[in-house]
Amino acid sequence: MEPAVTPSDLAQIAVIGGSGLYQLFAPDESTVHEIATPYGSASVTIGQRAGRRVAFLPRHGTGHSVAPHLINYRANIWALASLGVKAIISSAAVGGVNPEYPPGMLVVTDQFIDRTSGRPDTFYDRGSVQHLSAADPFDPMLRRVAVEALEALGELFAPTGTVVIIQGPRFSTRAESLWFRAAGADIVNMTQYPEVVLASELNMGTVNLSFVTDADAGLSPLEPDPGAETAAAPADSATDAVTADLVFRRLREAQPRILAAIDGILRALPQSFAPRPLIAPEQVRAVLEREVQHHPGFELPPLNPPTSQAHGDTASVQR
Ligand SMILES: CSC[C@H]1O[C@H](OP(=O)(O)O)[C@H](O)[C@@H]1O
Ligand SMILES: Nc1ncnc2[nH]cnc12
Repeated sequence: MEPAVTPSDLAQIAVIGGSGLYQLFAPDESTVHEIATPYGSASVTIGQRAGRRVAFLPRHGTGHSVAPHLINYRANIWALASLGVKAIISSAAVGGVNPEYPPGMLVVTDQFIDRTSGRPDTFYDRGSVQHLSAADPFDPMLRRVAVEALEALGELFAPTGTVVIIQGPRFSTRAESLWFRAAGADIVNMTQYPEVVLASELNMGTVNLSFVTDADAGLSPLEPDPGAETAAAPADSATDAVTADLVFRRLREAQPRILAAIDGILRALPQSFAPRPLIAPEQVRAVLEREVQHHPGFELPPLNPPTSQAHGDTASVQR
């Protein structure tokens, strides 16, 4: 039987793993929890990383079995909120549509353009009506922490970037890619919406760490990339247009950098971090009190409105 979630499993920080990031802890130093939510269950692994207790959730599942448009974003985000998470570090693979965001660069995303369709993207479609302020969708304080951590690591990164989120699972046409660039997007992805706004609706802050794996479809051809050429993907399409194989290969190569960046942010995140209360705490509480099918042994600790007091990695976490 899988372990019950106890107060000592509460975590104030979560890492959402994107493509290529399916594990964060040594297997014997973490516990996996199947968390029941009003939207279905979510699998969260809790362990220690960079001296912090961290809840880890690979958004595509551990074997990349869930397509971007089918991810149960509401279950994932509700599950993290139910653990007491206040800060989310999300990793993502992106294509660069602006030539100033070339493959190999990390981006601390600050804006998005939503081009998805049909994804459930709010918790407030029942109960009360709430209108989230989304002008600055990523948490400004967490973004500052991330920028300083990446500077300290000497990383190649962009401190800002606008991501356009497409519905997927297909990649963009050349015309779409050029259109996104003309519209002001720097990078393109399939998962950052609605994840970040759902987190904000439950008063959790998100910082996104995107890794540019490719130049999408519409830019000038890149330098020849002999490693990408296969019988199935002839030289010219392999060098200038994204493929899933290319994305996964570049992510494997970049894994040490991405993990070092996450660790740098984890270490730099102040214990006292308090997210913006974008939604009234009693409304968030009402969402978290919605009925779920609990596993035996799962007990939600009592909810308290968020305070600005220091938060510690302890069982008496403020939720
Ligand atoms: C594997 S290619 C496309 C896939 O990669 C990105 O995933 P994530 O955002 O979770 O890193 C992109 O959004 C697509 O889901
Ligand atoms: N070019 C691209 N488009 C959408 N999602 C991506 N993830 C990585 N590269 C991508």
